[in-house]
Amino acid sequence: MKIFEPKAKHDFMNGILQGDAVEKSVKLYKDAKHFYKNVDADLRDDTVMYEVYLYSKGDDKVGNLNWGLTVLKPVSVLGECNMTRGHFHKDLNCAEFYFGFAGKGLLLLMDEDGTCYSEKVFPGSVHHIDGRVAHRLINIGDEDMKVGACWPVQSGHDYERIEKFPFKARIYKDANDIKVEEE
Ligand SMILES: O=P(O)(O)OC[C@H]1O[C@](O)(CO)[C@@H](O)[C@@H]1O
Repeated sequence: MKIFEPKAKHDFMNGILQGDAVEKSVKLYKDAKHFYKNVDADLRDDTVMYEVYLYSKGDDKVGNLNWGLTVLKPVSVLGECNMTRGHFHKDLNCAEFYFGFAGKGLLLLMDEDGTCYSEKVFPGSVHHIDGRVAHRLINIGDEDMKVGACWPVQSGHDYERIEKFPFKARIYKDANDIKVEEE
């Protein structure tokens, strides 16, 4: 019997997801401006907002899984906390798990009737996301927020739906406090 090295390695508490099978993507401010209520003219377009590391089976065979890591930088946009774009799944039967590894933040959730709620994310937190619920990560801390995820390859990302039907809550931060703004 041959014994192989794993195709990906995830240093849960301190590191990132690495290996030949891992794809990395980077979201820069220039591609994230429209997530925020206001545009910050002083924030450089090439500011890294978040990185996503993906270990995928690479084909869309039903039942296969993705493993991912999102690293959200501790940036704010005129006081609004940094966040992922957020999305519904295209296949509403596909749920997802998130796992907090580092930093602190919120998992913003929105169900199909537009009701928003959130769960605190911190090292060790575990979050089940129903397939019909839109989800977005928000960094409310002062360090990188690292969150792992596991979801079916056939989930898809429905960005069009979230753009037509956006999250109704925004999170702001000042020196002492987190503020929730709801529509
Ligand atoms: O695609 P978005 O909404 O920017 O968010 C990236 C997120 O999507 C996922 O790839 C899958 O839900 C997560 O790993 C990551 O947090």
